[in-house]
Amino acid sequence: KEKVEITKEQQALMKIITDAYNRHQIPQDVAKKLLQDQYSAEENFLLLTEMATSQVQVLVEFTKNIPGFLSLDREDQIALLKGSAVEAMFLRSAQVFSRKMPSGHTEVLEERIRKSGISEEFITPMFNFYKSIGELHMVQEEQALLTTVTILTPDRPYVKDQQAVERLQETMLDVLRKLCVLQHPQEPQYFARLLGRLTELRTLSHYHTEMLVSWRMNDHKFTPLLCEIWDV
Ligand SMILES: COc1ccc(-c2nc3ccccc3n2[C@H](C(=O)Nc2c(C)cccc2C)C2CCCCC2)c(OC)c1
Repeated sequence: KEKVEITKEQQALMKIITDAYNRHQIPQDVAKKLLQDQYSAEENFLLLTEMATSQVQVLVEFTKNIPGFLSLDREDQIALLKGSAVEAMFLRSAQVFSRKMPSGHTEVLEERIRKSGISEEFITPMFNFYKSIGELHMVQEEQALLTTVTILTPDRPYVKDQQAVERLQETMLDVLRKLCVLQHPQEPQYFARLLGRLTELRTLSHYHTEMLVSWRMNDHKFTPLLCEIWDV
């Protein structure tokens, strides 16, 4: 049985990433807002675009703390941000949804999201993903590293130096793999399950443009930043 050990450097890397991940979170908690009041489809859409816009800004700040990210080609940095913003948003939403809440709150939140204005056909795949993330009971270091691995995906459109991104991603994957073995010793295939969620995340993210344009209201308005990031 090979002894898995996280090195001092990997420990330091994990701390930098996790601290940055926790620091760069959106201030107002959308779940609390949703639990307080029932909003119209229009109000929910506005809330969604506001959340998504601030999430992109937060993502940019977070990536500045990923060791090595700022040494990448500048245009590749933009390509990685643009290519991962939607996935990071769904990953964040899944983590917010899976948070431990007082009993009954998750059900209310789920109901509010089902009735938010999103069209029926996307609700099942979205909640399937949220629940599959919830079942993993990730610790915050795993959440931070999983988001980092998602950002450092080499085969995003327009990335020129894929090898440089691959090297960074592999560094993060090695730490994540060891962390999974140490955090979930009874479940040797936990790391593989975690990576399998990234495939589900990419599939879900393919629907996001459809989700937005089919939101039950007419005249969908987007912020300039979202027009950049979302294909709308
Ligand atoms: C593209 O289509 C989507 C994307 C996300 C959600 C979503 N799943 C959530 C799970 C838990 C809590 C809130 C959740 N959201 C929205 C939200 O703000 N996500 C969010 C964002 C955007 C950034 C940072 C962080 C978060 C949580 C609420 C926006 C207002 C209407 C209700 C959904 C969604 O729900 C229908 C549809």
